[in-house]
Amino acid sequence: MSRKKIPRSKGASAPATNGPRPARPGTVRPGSEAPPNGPPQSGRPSLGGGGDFYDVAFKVMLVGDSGVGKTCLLVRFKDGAFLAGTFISTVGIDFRNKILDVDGMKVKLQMWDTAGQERFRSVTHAYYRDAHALLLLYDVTNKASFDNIQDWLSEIQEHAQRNVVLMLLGNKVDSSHEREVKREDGEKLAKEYGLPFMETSAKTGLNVDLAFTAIAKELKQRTTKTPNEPRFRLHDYVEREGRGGSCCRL
Ligand SMILES: Nc1nc2c(ncn2[C@@H]2O[C@H](COP(=O)(O)OP(=O)(O)OP(=O)(O)O)[C@@H](O)[C@H]2O)c(=O)[nH]1
Ligand SMILES: [Mg+2]
Repeated sequence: MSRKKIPRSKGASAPATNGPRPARPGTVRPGSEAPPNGPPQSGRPSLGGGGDFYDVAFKVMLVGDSGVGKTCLLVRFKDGAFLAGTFISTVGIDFRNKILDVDGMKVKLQMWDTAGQERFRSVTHAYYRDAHALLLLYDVTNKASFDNIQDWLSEIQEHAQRNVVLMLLGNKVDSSHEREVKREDGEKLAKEYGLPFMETSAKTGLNVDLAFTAIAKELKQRTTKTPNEPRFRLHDYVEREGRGGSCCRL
């Protein structure tokens, strides 16, 4: 399958849009404590009383067309809620943190919610290089968002780290009557690019925790694996756990 290049859009740079924020102890913000292209950060105890204790932190970025459900997926994972009703498109970039217990280790995920709209593309470009993992979403009820995945992959190839952990997600599977992209088509595309793949629903919570947990496990293992520890296999894990339709835990 050919990979189309999409032209770079012109616009403001990311850090200017986001603006500097005061750093809380135990938290990391891009461009300051977070070294560009750097390794995952080791954790520090919080002095701010926010309970923000962690052993290691990683940056996870959500990308995909506008309206595929990136913000909803993140809110579902972070707060266990679904943002129904009026669609409020993300402007620039937003972030949320969540600390997971992964095999006895506190793993902090700094999750970057990007704007899918084309006009913000140059903003998100600036963040790719710091991402340890990318969740690439399409909407199973919107064929165009699936067709655009190859363009997103070209972007990722151009801007992200070579060893970035990447997972493909087909969201909104709860809307079965409106489905335009078959599960098999998602699987086929993922296989073609060697990506782990799952279908999700931010509305019901299907596979949402699983997607983030799988990413956290993979990143944690890359950092802390001891020689005797069995290797975590992201593809196998996602395939095994995703088939069962993992729902709304954590
Ligand atoms: N049925 C259903 N609707 C969803 C799901 N996820 C998101 N939506 C709806 O889809 C619309 C867009 O969701 P968002 O999460 O804001 O989309 P986004 O990808 O963040 O869009 P941008 O911020 O513009 O990039 C909203 O109206 C949501 O309620 C889902 O899993 N199922
Ligand atoms: Mg959004």
